[in-house]
Amino acid sequence: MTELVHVHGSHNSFYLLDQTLFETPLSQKQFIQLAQKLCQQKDDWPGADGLLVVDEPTHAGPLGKMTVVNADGSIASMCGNGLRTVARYLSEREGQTAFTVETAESDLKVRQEANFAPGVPAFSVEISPIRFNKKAFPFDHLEKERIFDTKLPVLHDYLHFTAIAVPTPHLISFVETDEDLTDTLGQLGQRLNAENPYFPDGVNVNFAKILGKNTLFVQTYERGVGFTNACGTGMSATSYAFSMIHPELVDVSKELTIYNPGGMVKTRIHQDKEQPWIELIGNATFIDKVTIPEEYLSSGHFDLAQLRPVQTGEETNYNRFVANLPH
Ligand SMILES: N[C@@H](CCC[C@H](N)C(=O)O)C(=O)O
Repeated sequence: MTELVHVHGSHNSFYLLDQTLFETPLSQKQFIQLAQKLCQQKDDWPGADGLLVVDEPTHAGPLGKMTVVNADGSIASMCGNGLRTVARYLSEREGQTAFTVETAESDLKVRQEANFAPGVPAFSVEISPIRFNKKAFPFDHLEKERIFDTKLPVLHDYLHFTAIAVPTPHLISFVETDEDLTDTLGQLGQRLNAENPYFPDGVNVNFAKILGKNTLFVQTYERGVGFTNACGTGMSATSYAFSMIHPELVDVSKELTIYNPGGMVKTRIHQDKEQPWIELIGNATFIDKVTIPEEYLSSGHFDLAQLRPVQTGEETNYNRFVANLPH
């Protein structure tokens, strides 16, 4: 029998599969197929935004390696909310509280933090590298080498956009109306994640409302997923854009508070000269344990999978924390 964990960071939910426990790890084709099936919501199966695959690292240093598979089977280079849950998983498996995790582009620092709220375990993760150059997305036909707080009339008539890859590609706009936060975001997110000349590989689209000093609400239309409760790399990239576009509203010596439809996270901006980076701090919640015979997992059938809630009460604690948030 194999056990997966159903997890979430800000209700951005995933199945976490530890391949190091298998005699024969799944091939990429097999775990892509698995992600597409596991993430679909149906009847009493909760679905998810993606699959997080934990493997042995490929070099000395990191405690493990994380691969992110979006719900549609595409591979993402990073996942901030997911990395917090992988950090907690590895921390509990190995008994360590600060270490690095190998991801597609780099080894990232992770650390256990004080509980985010009573009974809500929390971790912080490094979000980096930060890039603006068009190759990092890629984008095209926009007559720009970098997109920074600028109108893009082919995308929208009045909104300003900023594009930051961390390394997942993000398009960011600060908006004022609820209609832009929902309808405009949905239309643009769909358009830029279907075949289009501007972002040929798709892009995560984040719309943010400024709520006050160091405080935002961020809603994301995620590549490979659609509307999501929260996107960790998206909230981090948006925090960075906020600090650059509105320096008068951001004190980088203090944490930023980022509300999202799934709860709230904190970010810290580190303006290191060599390589600036962002720290994302938030819950790392285990919801359910999933048991499934190993042979069914590799053949893509999981009809015999059984889902049972973890006994810690942490999902109830998380929901209580969200119910008491001011935004
Ligand atoms: N939700 C994730 C980002 C996942 C990656 C995205 N779907 C992509 O394809 O770039 C996060 O928390 O960062």
